[in-house]
Amino acid sequence: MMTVIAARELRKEFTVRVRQGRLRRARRTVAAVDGVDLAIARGEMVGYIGPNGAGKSTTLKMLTGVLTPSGGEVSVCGLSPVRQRTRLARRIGVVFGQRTQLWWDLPLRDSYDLLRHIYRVPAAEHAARLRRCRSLLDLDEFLDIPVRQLSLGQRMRGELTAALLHGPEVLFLDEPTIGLDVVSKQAVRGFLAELGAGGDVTLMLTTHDLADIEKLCRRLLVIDHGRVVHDGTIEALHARYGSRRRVVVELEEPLAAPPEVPGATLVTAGPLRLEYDLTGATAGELLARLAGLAFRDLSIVEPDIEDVVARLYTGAPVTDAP
Ligand SMILES: Nc1ncnc2c1ncn2[C@@H]1O[C@H](COP(=O)(O)OP(=O)(O)OP(=O)(O)O)[C@@H](O)[C@H]1O
Repeated sequence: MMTVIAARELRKEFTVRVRQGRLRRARRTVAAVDGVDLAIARGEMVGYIGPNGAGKSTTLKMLTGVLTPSGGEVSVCGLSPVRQRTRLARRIGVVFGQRTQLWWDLPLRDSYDLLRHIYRVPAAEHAARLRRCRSLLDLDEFLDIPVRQLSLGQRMRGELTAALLHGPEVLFLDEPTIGLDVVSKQAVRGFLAELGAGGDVTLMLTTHDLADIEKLCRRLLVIDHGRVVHDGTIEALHARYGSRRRVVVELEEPLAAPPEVPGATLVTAGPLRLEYDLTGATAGELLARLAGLAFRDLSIVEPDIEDVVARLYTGAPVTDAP
């Protein structure tokens, strides 16, 4: 396993001035990133999530050499992001939703030409990558329009392309789908999934849209108050928070008493609707128990990652594990 993104005890403190009374202002130090350890291997796709102000963007800025850490160690592609920022820039791609690396008054096509010269990419390589982006991200209809006239979704597709034309090994994305409509979100996710499938590009992305994570990331890092509070798969998060699959049964006629099923907890018992949480039994075992009933409809509801993450953010207690 080759580690391409590594951090140990990474910290960033900001000094902020807080108003105290009418005239006095006190200085206070806040730790935006408060001791983060990271080890991300080549080819991994990692989601970096957390509530507003958790420290996600600050972490990405330190990994990309935009901000100098206040403490700890960090290396990306074996380089020190701040000291070796120019060398690192050739090896990574960065998309920060709020900032642009495109020239506002130029069409995308010209920006891409300039980027080719800046990064000194061989013409054939550049052309091949651009061709692929054009087809996967449907760029052709707006390739010749000045960037400032593009819609957000079009610009985001243009930004992704710009970040990739020099063939980076690592891609950092800060909110790549923010503000996009459903179709553009799907285009961007599909593109990133395809990019990750090759196994060569390492991808780290922040998002508030958990569907991004579910579609793209095997691994999830959750940060809160500058510290990593979960590092693992989505399944591990569900297991940790005791979220369960639920079986919903719609009945043809009311029952005298809903059946008790070992390994399943009855959470709703309406006259025509039963809901069981699977605490030990499998869905198949539950259905075998209910086989004699006349039911109209039946569905299995997967645990909702939004719920789990909301509980994680609010520090709500973990439900009793099965
Ligand atoms: N330049 C700065 N000066 C002072 N405080 C800052 C600065 N940049 C960030 N902070 C503070 O650091 C903390 C972390 O901010 P950061 O932008 O990393 O959060 P985030 O997880 O990316 O949040 P969001 O989801 O809202 O984008 C916040 O409390 C923020 O107010």
